[in-house]
Amino acid sequence: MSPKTESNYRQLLPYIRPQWQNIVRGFIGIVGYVFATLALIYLVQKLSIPFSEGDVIAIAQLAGILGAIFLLRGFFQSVQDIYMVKAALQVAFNLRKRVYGHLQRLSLGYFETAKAGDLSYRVTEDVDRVGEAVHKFLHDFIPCALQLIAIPIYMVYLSWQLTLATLTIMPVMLVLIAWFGEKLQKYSRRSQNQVSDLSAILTEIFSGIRIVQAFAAEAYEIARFSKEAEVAMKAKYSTERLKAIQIPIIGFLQALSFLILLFFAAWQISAGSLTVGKFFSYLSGAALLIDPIGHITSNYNLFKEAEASVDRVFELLAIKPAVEEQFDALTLPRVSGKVEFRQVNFAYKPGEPIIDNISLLAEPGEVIALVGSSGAGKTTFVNLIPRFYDSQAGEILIDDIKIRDVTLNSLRRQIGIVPQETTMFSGTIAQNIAFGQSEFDMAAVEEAAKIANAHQFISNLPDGYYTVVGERGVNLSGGQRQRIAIARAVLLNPRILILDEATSALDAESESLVQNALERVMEGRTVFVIAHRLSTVRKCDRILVLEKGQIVESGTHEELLALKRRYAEFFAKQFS
Ligand SMILES: Nc1ncnc2c1ncn2[C@@H]1O[C@H](COP(=O)(O)OP(=O)(O)OP(=O)(O)O)[C@@H](O)[C@H]1O
Repeated sequence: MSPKTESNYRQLLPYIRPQWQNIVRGFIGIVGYVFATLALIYLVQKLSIPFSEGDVIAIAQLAGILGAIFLLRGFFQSVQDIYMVKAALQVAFNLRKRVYGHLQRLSLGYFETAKAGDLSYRVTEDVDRVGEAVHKFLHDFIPCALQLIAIPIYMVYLSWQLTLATLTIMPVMLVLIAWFGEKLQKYSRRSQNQVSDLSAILTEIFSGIRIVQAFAAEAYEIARFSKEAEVAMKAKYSTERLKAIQIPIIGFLQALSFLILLFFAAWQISAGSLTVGKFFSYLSGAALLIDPIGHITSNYNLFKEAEASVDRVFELLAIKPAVEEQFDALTLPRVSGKVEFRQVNFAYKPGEPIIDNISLLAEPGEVIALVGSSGAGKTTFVNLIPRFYDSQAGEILIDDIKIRDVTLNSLRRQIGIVPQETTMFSGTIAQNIAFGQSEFDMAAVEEAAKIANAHQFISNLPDGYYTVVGERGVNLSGGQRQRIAIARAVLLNPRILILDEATSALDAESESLVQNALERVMEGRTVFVIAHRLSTVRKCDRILVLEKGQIVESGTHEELLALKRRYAEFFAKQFS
């Protein structure tokens, strides 16, 4: 995945900033929490006096105040929890929406090389990890850091000598934490990439499960998956093993500072320069530090691990769509359907032209068939019209307007596409016909289905138009799916229609229903059809024979047959 972006959390700021209100509220909770904590330490020191004097009433009073402060501390903790989690979840939500929106805008060419599983992993898991890191930062890291500042200040106030003794180990600890963090980041990136590769394999296999089973390749696929899963496990194991080594080392250093503290305090008390009360208060402060230190260490690890996810998400956001709308793009008005290619050139890779200087004028309502051997460039040719790709030279015009000058939305809404293989999205049949419209007129959907010869079979389904179809429309036959695709195009009522005739054979009845529906939908529209059927080419106004990206012959079926050249050859091979 390219391109590589700068690796840091600063890129998250535009997502965090709008949450300032929640963060400020959470921060008030944090400050309250820290002050309540300091008050607790202070009161513990006070407690030592009535204890030493056996003053039960004073002890009871202080205990009462302690209880009240505990309650208050709990309240502030809840405030902090609620607002910080709200802010973090909102950040993740907005980031996810942005990434998904960005993906939708990327050009078709990008998706032909990207792995679907990897993309979905980035939108789901990686964004979750980023959200978790933001949550930990706001909710854990900030209060712990504040405690780590406030409590030692108080400890210095109590006894700077003791504090100095306790903190001797600190630099070693910090260096170690940073070292482990760097390593963790590296391991985590490897592990995330590996899991995302696994998810890519899964998506690929589940969408191609028919082929896997048809080729009895289950054992092969299981072995391939296990191998990848093992690499993922090992990558994760490296991360966890590192953490397992780090935790006891840091724990030992903590214990060591505690021992130094005890030893130093005993010496000071015996020398008379420290009171037992002060020592207890100091000790409670030191005890209160253990928790934040632990949290900061684990947070730091988490931040380093999540940095890999931040990178993976922002890498995606940095990819620019190959086909971009001009900033001052016009809305294409309702067109009559005149399509013109002016010396159009296109190549997927530089130096390998697929469309080679093609010029063509299609009049409104003209039906044009594209024929040619596999790889001749037929699909590429039609993909240029809705700007799935942009030509490198030349212009395509619709009703004399350059398609580069108009918005993609207004262009594509006037071009209907009936592909070879119809994708069904999860939802009802009606939603599938009115695809892309959140509100639609049921009568219009039915009308479209009637034109597409689909009304009959839809009415026979248990819930009619409200029958839910699977995400890949598994419960519909090939011919039925094609007719749904035709109904989809009819409902759009486009002036221009692109048709990629299915090569797969349908049974005779289904075939004639599809054919009949196509004829109806082609009527009165400018049609480009990648033709595989004799009945289609016969009826077309013009047939273009494509070869190596060039139009080598053009004319009606009869004219081209009479030429006895490429088309006649092709016809003999393909249709006879
Ligand atoms: N996304 C792509 N990236 C790189 N090369 C591509 C891409 N799509 C198609 N090609 C190549 O461009 C050439 C033309 O492909 P195209 O699909 O346009 O041909 P076609 O005439 O529609 O073939 P078919 O009848 O087999 O579908 C082929 O050599 C193909 O390998």
